[in-house]
Amino acid sequence: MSFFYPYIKISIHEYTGDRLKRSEAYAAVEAYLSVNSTKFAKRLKAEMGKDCSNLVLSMDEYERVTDEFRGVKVWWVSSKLVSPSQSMYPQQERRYYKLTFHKSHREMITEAYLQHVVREGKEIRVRNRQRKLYTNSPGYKWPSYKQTMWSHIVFEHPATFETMALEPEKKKEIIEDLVTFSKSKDFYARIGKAWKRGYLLYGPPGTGKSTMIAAMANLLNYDVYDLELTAVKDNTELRKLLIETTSKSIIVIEDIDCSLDLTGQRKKKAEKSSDDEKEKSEKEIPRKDLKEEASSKVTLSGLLNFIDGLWSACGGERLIVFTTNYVEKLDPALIRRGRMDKHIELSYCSFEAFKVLARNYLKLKAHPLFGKIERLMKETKITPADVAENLMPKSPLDNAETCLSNLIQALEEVKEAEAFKTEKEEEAAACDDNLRKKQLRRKAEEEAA
Ligand SMILES: Nc1ncnc2c1ncn2[C@@H]1O[C@H](COP(=O)(O)OP(=O)(O)OP(=O)(O)O)[C@@H](O)[C@H]1O
Ligand SMILES: [Mg+2]
Repeated sequence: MSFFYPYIKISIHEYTGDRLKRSEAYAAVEAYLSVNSTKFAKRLKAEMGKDCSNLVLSMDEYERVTDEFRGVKVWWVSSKLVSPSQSMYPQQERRYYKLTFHKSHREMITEAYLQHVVREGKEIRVRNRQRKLYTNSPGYKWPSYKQTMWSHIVFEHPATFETMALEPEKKKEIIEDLVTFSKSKDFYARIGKAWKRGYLLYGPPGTGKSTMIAAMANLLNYDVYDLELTAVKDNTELRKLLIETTSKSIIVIEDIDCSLDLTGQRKKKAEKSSDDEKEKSEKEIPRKDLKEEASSKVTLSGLLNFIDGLWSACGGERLIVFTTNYVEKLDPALIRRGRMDKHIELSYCSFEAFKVLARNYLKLKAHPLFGKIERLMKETKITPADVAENLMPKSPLDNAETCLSNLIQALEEVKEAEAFKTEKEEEAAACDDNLRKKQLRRKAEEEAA
């Protein structure tokens, strides 16, 4: 029977190897068949597609469809193996597709047809792709269940560069930089560099660093990997996380200055002056208390290797973004060009930036109160987050006028507070001066005596 049987079968399993990583070939075939089989298959299954607005159909288990390629007929079956449950593990299903074709077409099917399936399947997947937000969630994971180091949800942040309050030239520059990067595959190959780019976003709290990351992801249609360094056990785990990121993604490390004591290896703690301690942001204090931090052994060199070591080149088309409130605290090696190629400072709200917010929040292009706001903005420092909060209508009766006057009031308060602060500082300085003068005089008197 097997001698005369004229057909050849190829199976494509969902999980291969011991890493339990979902096979790309399976995913591509699944996508290909979801489009090419739905017309003929009689039993389909439906899953929620992009934007949760439509259902994507694919072949149900044990369903059989035929496909035709250059006049040759082939058969696809979707099937699964159920391994019996063992005491510790629940029952496991291993799904696979099986392709059957006549042996006389062996060459054509194994080369041209399969290539065609994979190429088309990949294209379909890109089209149907829902973008994801990944995180390396801390906590205990059951090793055999763990199919990947990252857990994810659907990425649905609404921020775009259009809604971001930034000076127009700066915005344009950043957008162009990003778009150029995403189209430079050949360029990077030619100059012999891994296809990745590092961005350092720095500035005071509430100036739009996190918002900009979301806008970048939306602009380029990338996934986001939000890496929580304190939850990474050691450098090896950091590398594993890196390997499991896909291309077309942004790897984000927020608040890099307080994630870990990364400078610990270079400067000993004892050398830190007490002034330095005082300056530490509030964010740092609760994090220091976390147990994970004590157990995290990620070092500066581990992180440097993560960014541009040999492993970082796998995958390609990736952005690495760091955010920080204190750029001066970071190790120069961490932010040198080549690791963090582009440094973007996000600062207090300028009048140009305010106009973007006014247009978004109040649909205003101009208003008689704008003049006063412009003047006040030149004299004070206010974050875009504060401006946005003031422009937000607080009751159904609020209109543009009340929102703008709220903002003016806030600006005046900030101005007063600043004036008060400088006055106090001057006083303190004068006090110091007097004290020093007194001390000098006393010293002189003593010496004279
Ligand atoms: N440049 C901006 N354009 C538009 N909205 C902004 C901008 N900056 C801040 N906001 C608003 O302020 C809020 C806080 O901003 P965001 O979380 O991006 O600040 P951040 O710089 O990441 O702060 P932190 O350093 O504390 O993490 C956001 O919800 C956003 O709506
Ligand atoms: Mg932030």
